[in-house]
Amino acid sequence: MQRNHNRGTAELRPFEITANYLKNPEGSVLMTLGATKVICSVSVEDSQPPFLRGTEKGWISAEYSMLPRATKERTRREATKGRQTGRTIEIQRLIGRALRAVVDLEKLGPRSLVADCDVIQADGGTRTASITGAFFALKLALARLVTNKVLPENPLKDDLAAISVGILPEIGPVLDLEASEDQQASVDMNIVMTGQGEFIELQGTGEEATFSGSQLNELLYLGTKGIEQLITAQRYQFDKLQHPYDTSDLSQNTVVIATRNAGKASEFKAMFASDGLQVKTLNDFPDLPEIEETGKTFEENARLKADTIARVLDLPVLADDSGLQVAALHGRPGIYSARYAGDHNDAANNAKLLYELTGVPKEKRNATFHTTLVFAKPNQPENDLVVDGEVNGYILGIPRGDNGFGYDPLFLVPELDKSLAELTADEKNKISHRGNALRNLEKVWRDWLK
Ligand SMILES: O=c1nc[nH]c2c1ncn2[C@H]1C[C@H](O)[C@@H](COP(=O)(O)OP(=O)(O)OP(=O)(O)O)O1
Ligand SMILES: [Mg+2]
Repeated sequence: MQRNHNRGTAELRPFEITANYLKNPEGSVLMTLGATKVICSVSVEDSQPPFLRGTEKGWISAEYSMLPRATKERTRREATKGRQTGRTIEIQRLIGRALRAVVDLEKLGPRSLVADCDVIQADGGTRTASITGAFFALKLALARLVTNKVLPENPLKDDLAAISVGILPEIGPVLDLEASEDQQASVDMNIVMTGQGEFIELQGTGEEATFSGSQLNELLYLGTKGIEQLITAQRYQFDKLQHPYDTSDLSQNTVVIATRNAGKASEFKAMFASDGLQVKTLNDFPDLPEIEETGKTFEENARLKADTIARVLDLPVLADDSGLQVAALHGRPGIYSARYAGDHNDAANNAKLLYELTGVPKEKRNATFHTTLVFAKPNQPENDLVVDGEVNGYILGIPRGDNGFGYDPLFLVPELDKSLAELTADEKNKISHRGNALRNLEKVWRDWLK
């Protein structure tokens, strides 16, 4: 068995949070997660529920419903039946509890917020998509109350998102079940979590099946990773609404590279210049938020950088994740090359490398420089273009040369008997990991971008 679209076990479906989707509510969102679509709106009312009257405390509640044809076959409207189903009541209570967990209700003052979650298309995960979308609508509504001076201070305490996980036959634990998977799952679970990584709710059940403690841990791990991605996207989206990024001056001939590293940037500029292409980097968009490189591989980190920035700028974006793999150090520093000794402190990183290799003879100081490039289109992570490039060499005992950046002065290219820092930019690009990766990219990117 394989997941649709070859989706990985830890991969979310493509998702999109369209803010201010409706004109009337104080906050509104169209939340899509794969084929699941939910309209979430948050309304502010100047009244309190009976049990809070006479206090200064506010309240948040939620209502959930599904359009008749959100499902494969038409489902009768609850209004026609004259009552809500148990499932609906359970879900709307869940949404309300989740939202209340991240708001200081005292600071909200004597008013009520109502989150309406209306599923217009259901393909699994409607309750978790409702929570994630309703939270964003809530964040928009509260920001508006502060802007309009209704509230002196934002009562929001943390971010929030939710996702489903489950166990599939033959595959095992997976993130984000779509409906066809949900029917086959032996275990399914909904996880609601804050930006701080604290749980608000776990609903895990076996269906004619049981699950072990270690499977539970795996499910929690997958869910946590999915929620981190959703919350990261919410934060970028929110930032983008507060400062829209001006990309109007970018021409067709511009490549945006999701890097802040000036050394990489100048290499890319030189390599793309021969194609008549201009390069912009994150330094041209100073307000863009930092991306935490939480991946476990070069590819994961490069995807994280490319996918995130492509989504924020709504443009195709290239990212580079690279590093030095030293055989005698079992491949270290690898993906941690930038944070080996100090965060982006080249001198400290080089000094630590020399120290770690103390006493290692020349012939055992072989190393590989690796680059993974990922080219991403906005919100299509499944279409990411991934290429690699490498160069083999040796780690010198004493730095040589003043060109380049990072570990260049310590990396000897045996064929040239020079360190990377003793080469001109052109010479380095001809043989470097980044140059090789870009030559691999060159063969495929134009077709991919069409
Ligand atoms: O050609 C190179 N010559 C020397 N050193 C190099 C090279 N290529 C990467 N390196 C080092 C720099 C950094 O310590 C680490 C990459 O870390 P990596 O996260 O990919 O880049 P980064 O944080 O500097 O910039 P960004 O993530 O914004 O693209 O390996
Ligand atoms: Mg980095």
